[in-house]
Amino acid sequence: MYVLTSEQMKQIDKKATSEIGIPEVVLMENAGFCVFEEIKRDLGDLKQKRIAVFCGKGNNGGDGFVVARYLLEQSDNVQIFIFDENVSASSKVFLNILKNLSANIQVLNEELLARLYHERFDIIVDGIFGIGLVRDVEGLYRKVIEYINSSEAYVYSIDIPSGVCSDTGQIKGVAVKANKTITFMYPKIGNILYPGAYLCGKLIVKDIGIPEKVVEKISTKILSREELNIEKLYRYPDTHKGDYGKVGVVAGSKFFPGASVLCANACVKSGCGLCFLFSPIESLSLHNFRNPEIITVAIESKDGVVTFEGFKQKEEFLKRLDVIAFGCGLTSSVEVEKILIHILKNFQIPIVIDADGLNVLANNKEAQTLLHEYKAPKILTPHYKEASRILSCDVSEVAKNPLDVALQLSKKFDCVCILKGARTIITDGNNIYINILGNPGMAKGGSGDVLTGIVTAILAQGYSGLDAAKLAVYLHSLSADILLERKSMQTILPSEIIENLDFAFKRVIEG
Ligand SMILES: NC(=O)C1=CN([C@@H]2O[C@H](COP(=O)(O)OP(=O)(O)OC[C@H]3O[C@@H](n4cnc5c(N)ncnc54)[C@H](OP(=O)(O)O)[C@@H]3O)[C@@H](O)[C@H]2O)[C@H](O)CC1
Ligand SMILES: [K+]
Repeated sequence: MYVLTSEQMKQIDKKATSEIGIPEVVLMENAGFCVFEEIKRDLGDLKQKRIAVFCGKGNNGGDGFVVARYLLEQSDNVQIFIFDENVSASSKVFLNILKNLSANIQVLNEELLARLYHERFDIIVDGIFGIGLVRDVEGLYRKVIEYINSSEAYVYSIDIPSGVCSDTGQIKGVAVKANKTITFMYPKIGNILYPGAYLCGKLIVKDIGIPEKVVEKISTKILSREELNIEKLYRYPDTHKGDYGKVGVVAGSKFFPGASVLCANACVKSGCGLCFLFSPIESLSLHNFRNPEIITVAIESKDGVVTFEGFKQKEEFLKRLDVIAFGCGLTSSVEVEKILIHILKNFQIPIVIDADGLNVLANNKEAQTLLHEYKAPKILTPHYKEASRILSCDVSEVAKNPLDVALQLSKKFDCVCILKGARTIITDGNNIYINILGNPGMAKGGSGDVLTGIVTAILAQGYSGLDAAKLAVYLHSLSADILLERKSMQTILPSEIIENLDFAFKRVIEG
């Protein structure tokens, strides 16, 4: 499903009205009716319900007037609160209808607001701002939103909770916390990214009658099963391990042996033909006992960390493999830096760079240039902090606009970027996918190592970087969601996410 910016939604609206000739008031009527239908479906008999509808000056408020008109037919207590008599042209039509119906319409001011704190509403409809919010919410608007949030009523937001930026999901000063949000035609980015996604409560997407033909291809989509390329997972009967790719995982140190265990184990569990783990001996000793499928290659180390010379002794072997995963648990050291630079200069193998590999990129401009020029497929898997280090910005900047950051990284290095977060973003610089699966039980050290293992193994099975990234992110979070069906967020472990890939693969393949 597409996810739209406010500008894209406005263009679609505009085309529906100017090219197809559907009047704006018809769309507004449909939008308002959809919201009413949802309320009616949730609550049934509304007769005794005390309802407040808050309407801003724009078309979001117009939708609110339509909702109010339908609610008036159902309940004896519907109060409509406006900020200004001077509303948008289409909204005016519906405001006039309400006036003709002698509806209870009150213009908000400080005094009225103070009185509202002594009233009790069962339902609040939030039609203050939609996709037209352009600046921080202040003054009376802010106070009204604070009032809505303090009330015990069940809150329905129209299109998007007022105060949430529809292009980023960020709060512009203050925002409504809704129980349910009814958005129109397609979700907006602010409905999907946090904190907007949380403030929406349950999100419902409703068709308001805009013909599909006015919708041009949108590059941002929700990552769903339909978007995955699962054909390549099909295994012909007459095959052998060589058909599924040989992976080299360069990972681990005396300090983080577990990272290499998780990454390599996720690799073998995700279907690659062979997995070789290049690690210092100190890290491999833990490993050998746990994962008999993994072929270990000891790299000479110093103080428990791989050395460049040690790597060079084994590099001919690594060069013969199909995909490299680089970075998990290596630690940050000059030696690690030298190794990555050497790989980027001398290899031509698809590569997945995570953790300490990303730290090399953050610290070394030469590595950045080499990565940009590296010809084979490349996938970066930063979390917000790693992304901020590479782009030399504050992590809060990444959180404010993760879509832009993922695009920037992808373009900077001509790579596929998996920007990991509560909503992981995947992009190849053109297409953007937002992952909505997964749960906070994944917010634990080791989850990232598991994802790196999965994506590397899938890449090795003949996938493009983008398709591998999509499939891996989906499987990783689906596995955690399946675990949550019988475990709690506190107890889910990254190693269990690997074990549970059995079921995630099965669901993805069989539907
Ligand atoms: N297909 C559809 O999706 C349809 C959507 N509809 C609904 O229309 C809104 C969008 O309506 P629009 O009029 O463009 O915008 P809003 O209603 O969200 O808000 C615009 C008004 O808000 C004022 N504004 C903006 N930011 C602030 C702020 N921080 N503080 C105070 N006032 C603010 C703005 O005032 P200006 O001074 O900037 O002019 C506008 O008055 C969409 O979300 C849907 O709900 C339609 O019904 C049709 C189909
Ligand atoms: K709203």
